[in-house]
Amino acid sequence: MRIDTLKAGYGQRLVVDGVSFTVVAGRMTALIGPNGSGKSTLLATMARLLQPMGGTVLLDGRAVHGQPTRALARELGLLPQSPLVPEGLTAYELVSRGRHPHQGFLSQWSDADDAAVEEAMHLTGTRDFAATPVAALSGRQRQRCWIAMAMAQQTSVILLDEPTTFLDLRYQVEVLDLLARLARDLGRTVVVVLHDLNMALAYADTVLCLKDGRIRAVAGEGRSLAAADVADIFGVEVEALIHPRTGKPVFVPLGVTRGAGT
Ligand SMILES: Nc1ncnc2c1ncn2[C@@H]1O[C@H](COP(=O)(O)OP(=O)(O)OP(=O)(O)O)[C@@H](O)[C@H]1O
Repeated sequence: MRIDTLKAGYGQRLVVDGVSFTVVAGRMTALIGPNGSGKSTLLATMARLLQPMGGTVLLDGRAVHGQPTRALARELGLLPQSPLVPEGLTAYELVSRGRHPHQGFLSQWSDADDAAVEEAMHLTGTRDFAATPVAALSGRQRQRCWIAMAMAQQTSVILLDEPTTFLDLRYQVEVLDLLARLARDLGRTVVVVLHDLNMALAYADTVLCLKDGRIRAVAGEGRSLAAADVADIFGVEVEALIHPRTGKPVFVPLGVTRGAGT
């Protein structure tokens, strides 16, 4: 995916202000940044939910905003932030919805649909509660069902908006492990909005740091973040330590920088 001088927002208000980057196929890219920095707006524009105010989003060289919804949904899947659970739907039925873009005019369910749903439920560990209504599942189980739905869509690109929110440490790790496997083992291209900087740095191949609708720093691709970048982006003074196993930096917060949040 190539994002070129993309501008997006709401009404007259510009929220994403001329952002350019390339999403490397088969890798995991994380978007991080303070609340309101434009991460969700950027992701929604990449997924064609919002029209750009300028610039382009190209997928395999074609503009996503010029493509029919169904055709794009076979290439690109989006898991939005806190999606609404359709009433009465079981986990299996929810995951099966991921197959809609692949079904023909008569919407006939095929062996390929079965296989895709089965694989997605297996990989996400959601088979055990396939017959349970999604509304009756725990937050962690529900989140895995949504991810399974996005996986069953079998798109080459999956965009996820804060899939680890509300999950405790163990389940955050579980979701991030799953996303890393999707990229590493299945060759899917994963773009994920995260809030935890250290988690993003540990898991993603590339971390794009947004502030005020612009990319202020990039980690990965031979570049790394410095404590000064974190202070600039988040308004927090940090100490950078080197992770003993990965050799990557880990940022330990020391306090809010003077003037931040005013
Ligand atoms: N539907 C909308 N209509 C108008 N303004 C919006 C809408 N959605 C978001 N905004 C505004 O756009 C700005 C960026 O919001 P966005 O949700 O993209 O940021 P974010 O970085 O994802 O934030 P967070 O980390 O809090 O989820 C915010 O000021 C927000 O109030």
